[in-house]
Amino acid sequence: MAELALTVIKYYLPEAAAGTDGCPSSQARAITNKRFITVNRGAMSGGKAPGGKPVVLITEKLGDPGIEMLKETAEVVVALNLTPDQLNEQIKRADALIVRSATKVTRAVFEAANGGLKVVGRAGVGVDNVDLGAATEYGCLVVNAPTANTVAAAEHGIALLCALARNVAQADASMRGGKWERGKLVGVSMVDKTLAVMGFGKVGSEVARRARGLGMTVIAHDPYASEDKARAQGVQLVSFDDALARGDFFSLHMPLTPGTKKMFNDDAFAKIKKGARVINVARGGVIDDDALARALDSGAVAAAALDVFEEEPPKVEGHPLIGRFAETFDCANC
Ligand SMILES: NC(=O)c1ccc[n+]([C@@H]2O[C@H](COP(=O)([O-])OP(=O)(O)OC[C@H]3O[C@@H](n4cnc5c(N)ncnc54)[C@H](O)[C@@H]3O)[C@@H](O)[C@H]2O)c1
Ligand SMILES: O=C(O)[C@H](O)COP(=O)(O)O
Repeated sequence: MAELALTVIKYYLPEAAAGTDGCPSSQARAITNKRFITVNRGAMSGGKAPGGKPVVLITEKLGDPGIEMLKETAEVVVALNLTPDQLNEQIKRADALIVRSATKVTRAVFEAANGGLKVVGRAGVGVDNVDLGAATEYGCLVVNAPTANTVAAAEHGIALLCALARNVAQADASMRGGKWERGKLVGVSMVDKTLAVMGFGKVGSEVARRARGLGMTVIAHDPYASEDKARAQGVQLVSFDDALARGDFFSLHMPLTPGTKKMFNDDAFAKIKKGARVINVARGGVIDDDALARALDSGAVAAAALDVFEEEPPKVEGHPLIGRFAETFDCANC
């Protein structure tokens, strides 16, 4: 029976500035915040606030120490849970916008700003929620915090890999349900199995290093990765189809771009090694959820662990994957 584990663990940014989360160190976080300020200083003399201070609009939860640092240089407006119309209104008096992954910085936002928006800061890695083409057209800089959560994401990928192989979530649910099902929940071994890392960048290579420590053979698919870097880590770079044919486990770490959208679709699942296990800590959109549901049903994929969803939080009703748990899934605290 195919298994599906879902996580909505958010393990870095809100507490990050206080140095209490899974980030490499609070110092790294402070540097990240300084980087934002440096960019703001450079890009924004003659800001929109009285006295020429730049106005920084923050639309998602950030750590307080980071916000305090920004206040030394800028007028900071924190406005959470804006509708697209409200964002388009607020952006008119902003010189800079800081977002995480939930705010969609669409062309309409740049149009509403009408050239007045100088920088979008992404407090995190993925910039798939920012229309980079529109930003370029409007002369707006887009910056991110490229290493802020590399280790946290890699550790979470490994946590899901182990949990998936050893049925940890199912065993926990079973015990909580008053059952004793040790025979049913043995799981599979990772040692000598092949992990296919899809996207051998910062997170992918950290996952690869840790997986080698678990005794796994690691292959990677990444059209832009360096052979030398892979070889130095004992990782073989392979084509997409080769990875699909050889991987016992797949760990996805590519960015969401037009080229990677729904990269794991019916075609890919038709070629995947039967009974493979798939972990996605990248972006929901790189997997076609309907295709994954079909692959789980057919046994082409034995199990999947998902940290990310195309829409977050996902709508439970009618969702091809989460809908399976509709009766037990409680999103009250999402
Ligand atoms: N779950 C989370 O909370 C979390 C945390 C951090 C990052 N992420 C996601 O993970 C992604 C990767 O992060 P990173 O820091 O490793 O980025 P990165 O840029 O260091 O690595 C991404 C790698 O993907 C490769 N790539 C691009 N197109 C590809 C394709 N078609 N097939 C295979 N590989 C391809 C790139 O060459 C690059 O090496 C981010 O873009 C973000 O969306 C998620
Ligand atoms: O791309 C990222 O950095 C991660 O997905 C975290 O983003 P979020 O915490 O803003 O969702």
